[in-house]
Amino acid sequence: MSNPVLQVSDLQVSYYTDLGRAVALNNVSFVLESGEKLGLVGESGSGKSTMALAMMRMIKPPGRIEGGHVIVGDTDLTSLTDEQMLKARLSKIAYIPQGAMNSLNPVLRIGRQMMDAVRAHTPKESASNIQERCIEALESVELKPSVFKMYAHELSGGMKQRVCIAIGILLKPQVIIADEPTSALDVVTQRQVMETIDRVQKQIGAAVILIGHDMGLMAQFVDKVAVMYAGRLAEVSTVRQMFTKPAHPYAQALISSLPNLDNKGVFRGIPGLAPSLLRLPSGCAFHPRCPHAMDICTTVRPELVTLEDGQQVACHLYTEKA
Ligand SMILES: Nc1ncnc2c1ncn2[C@@H]1O[C@H](COP(=O)(O)OP(=O)(O)OP(=O)(O)O)[C@@H](O)[C@H]1O
Repeated sequence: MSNPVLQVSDLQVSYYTDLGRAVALNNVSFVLESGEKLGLVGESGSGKSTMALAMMRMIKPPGRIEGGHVIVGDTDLTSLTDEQMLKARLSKIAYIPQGAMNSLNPVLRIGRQMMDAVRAHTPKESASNIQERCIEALESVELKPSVFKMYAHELSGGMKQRVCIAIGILLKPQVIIADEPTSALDVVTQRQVMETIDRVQKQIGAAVILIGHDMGLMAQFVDKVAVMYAGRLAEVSTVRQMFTKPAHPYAQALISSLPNLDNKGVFRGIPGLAPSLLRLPSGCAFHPRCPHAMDICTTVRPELVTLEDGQQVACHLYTEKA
């Protein structure tokens, strides 16, 4: 990696529930270069949102970050005080949460909400400067300056989502995390929102992490895909590798369950159920569902290794070849 803008290492998060400890993120490490786009996929409950929240240091009880580092540029976010972290959010790393468009305040004008976000970071900047910045951000997501004076209910879903993106890029962060930014939008609007993220990402040179389930959208938008399973990374590959030769049996099952015209009408799922984080299978968490499981898979947890072609995979099928 020549210019990593984001280095996540050994990130670990647990939720302490009445039923016991659920390790939702288990020693996750990866690196992103400036301008790179990573898609984070995996079944519901595999830990995608937990990863985003942990990177933002926004995990709430009963969750707890138990270890690891998140380094953006040369700042280790995990070593910042709470106050410093408040400043780092939006200016170094921005998060567009699931359903962001519904989190806009209905009783405040869009402009006021945007200005408040900037003011928290640059309290001495003049109001006219901040306003100019907000309007620029609106224009960069192709919204008219008049949106500044509007309320959320006056905007369509796609427009609200673009407002959230505009807020996310106000302070030109180096990393943008977008958690399912297009769910609940129709396909035309989805495309516009993704194109908007793509354009602003290029403008400010930020790295992007796109969380989602839609592999089609991923194929079009991201450079690399990371597949999560039970709180761990199972595979990190380029989009081309992921779609042409997925390495991990779980990634293979995910890709072969995608519909295509050859298997029209046949719904192919992944056999078995995702495991409960409270009672993870020993060894590789995927082994009970894996068609290639070997003895070692039931006892030894595979580490993520890098194959010759750069694909990273956590699977014993490859350990001898790596
Ligand atoms: N507040 C909480 N209390 C207890 N457990 C939680 C809590 N939030 C998340 N978890 C656990 O952490 C796991 C990961 O959740 P997370 O929301 O990160 O998954 P996800 O992959 O983002 O799912 P989805 O695709 O449905 O958004 C879940 O299986 C759940 O058991």
